[in-house]
Amino acid sequence: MQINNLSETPSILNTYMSELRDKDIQKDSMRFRRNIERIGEIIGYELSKSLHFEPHTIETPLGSSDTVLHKSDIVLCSILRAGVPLHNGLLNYFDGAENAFISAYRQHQKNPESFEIIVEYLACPSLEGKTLILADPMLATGQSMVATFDALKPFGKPKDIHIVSVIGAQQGVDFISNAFDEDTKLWIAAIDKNLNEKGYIIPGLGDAGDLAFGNKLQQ
Ligand SMILES: O=P(O)(O)OC[C@H]1O[C@H](OP(=O)(O)OP(=O)(O)O)[C@H](O)[C@@H]1O
Ligand SMILES: O=c1cc[nH]c(=O)[nH]1
Ligand SMILES: [Mg+2]
Repeated sequence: MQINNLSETPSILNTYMSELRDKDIQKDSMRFRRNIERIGEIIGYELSKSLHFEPHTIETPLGSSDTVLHKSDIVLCSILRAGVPLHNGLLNYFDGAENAFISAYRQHQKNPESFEIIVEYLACPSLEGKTLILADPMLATGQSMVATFDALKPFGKPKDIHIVSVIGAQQGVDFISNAFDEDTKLWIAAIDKNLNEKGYIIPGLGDAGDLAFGNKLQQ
């Protein structure tokens, strides 16, 4: 897997990341969602540079202009629910993308430190020969991303796979590296060092789904 860690080059992205992480600013859920969406837009732009391009000539009112336009058939798949604002940000840039949604949540066992990933809802077009973008803002253990990839296998073999995330734990990045091909590209805004015993990224930002959409009762 090829890792593109956008935090390696300081940019305006740092402002949105610091607002997401800040325990006071993140209480504003509209700003929290919008910051994830903005990061989706920035990553979408960076990711677009690695798509396949073909020459095109555009007729302006006064002449012809030669350019190259991307020819990739994109399927954008995000993991509910925290993936929704990231999905929106990517879709703001890839106007014509097809869309897939999958639900994956952690079901905690009697021991609060152990959980399994439950995949229930899945709506997906054919992935055969297409460019698949898998989006989830948090890559903690990496289990949700791998469970999603496994659930998508019956829908066809994508030509290219891009994984988009906001914050990953090093452990989760290592875990998905083993599950995806070498030419899969990860686009991520930050990689943090640790995971705590409950599978939360440290320092991370807390629970992205709850911050974006409110608390939920544990099942
Ligand atoms: O890498 P993992 O260890 O699998 O954890 C990451 C997952 O946890 C979060 O979802 P969560 O289960 O909290 O669901 P939510 O989006 O409904 O809050 C997050 O959005 C990822 O999907
Ligand atoms: O730190 C984490 C880990 C999983 N899900 C989150 O929302 N945050
Ligand atoms: Mg959550």
